Amino acid sequence: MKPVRGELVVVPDAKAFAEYGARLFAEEAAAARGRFVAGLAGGSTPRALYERLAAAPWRDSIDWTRIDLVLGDERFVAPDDDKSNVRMIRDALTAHLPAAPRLHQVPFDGMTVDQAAAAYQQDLAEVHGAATLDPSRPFFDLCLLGMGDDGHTASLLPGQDDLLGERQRWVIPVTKGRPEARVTLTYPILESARVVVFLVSGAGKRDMLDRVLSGSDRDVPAARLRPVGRLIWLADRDAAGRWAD
Ligand SMILES: O=C1O[C@H](COP(=O)(O)O)[C@@H](O)[C@H](O)[C@H]1O
Repeated sequence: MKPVRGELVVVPDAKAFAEYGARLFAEEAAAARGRFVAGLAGGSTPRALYERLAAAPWRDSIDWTRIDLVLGDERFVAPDDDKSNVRMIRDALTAHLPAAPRLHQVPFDGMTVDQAAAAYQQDLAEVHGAATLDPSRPFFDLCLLGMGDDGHTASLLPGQDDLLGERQRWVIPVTKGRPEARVTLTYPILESARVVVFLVSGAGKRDMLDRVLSGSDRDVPAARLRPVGRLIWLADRDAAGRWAD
């Protein structure tokens, strides 16, 4: 079966999932000339992939000094908090690399969530060398995104139409719908990508992935993303369900 949009890659299990994702990242980075801007998902799904990327051979095949790592969203908590996405990324990936990439994270200390979102947007405009997006020169070379059981991606949450409809700002605060405030990238910048890979793993995501791949629920935040480049759904068998056949 083919998804309504994008390409579907189904791998047998969690180990193959991490291996496929790490290889894809390493190959895309090696193919790029000059800087390579990668978006990173938070949450639990990508952790094993990041750990795999931080180990041989992938770790050593990448010139990390050419890489900008950009978090797709963050919980507005201290960077050493258990809930922090950047903490997970440091623990799983960047702490183990032979050279430091530029890791762009949402500032926290002494800021309101609105100020943090604005400051992060300014940082990303500097990464891009421009404050506007041009489809012929995408922001991301590769953007890894997760999908929650409820279909959210980054911190674009279902039912929050004012945030889901944001087309001007690249970064916005999210102050409803979760116990802690969040900061998230918006559709325009997430869609400005040569390659977007949704990482979907585990039986808990099966129903939502089925709705997205079959096009039966176009209001799901993950289903609304329209990248300018390739769109890949990477799923393990547990998540893929009937799509694995
Ligand atoms: O809250 C978040 O959830 C999504 C999905 O996370 P997962 O734990 O179900 O993999 C994640 O992509 C996002 O970065 C995170 O902040």
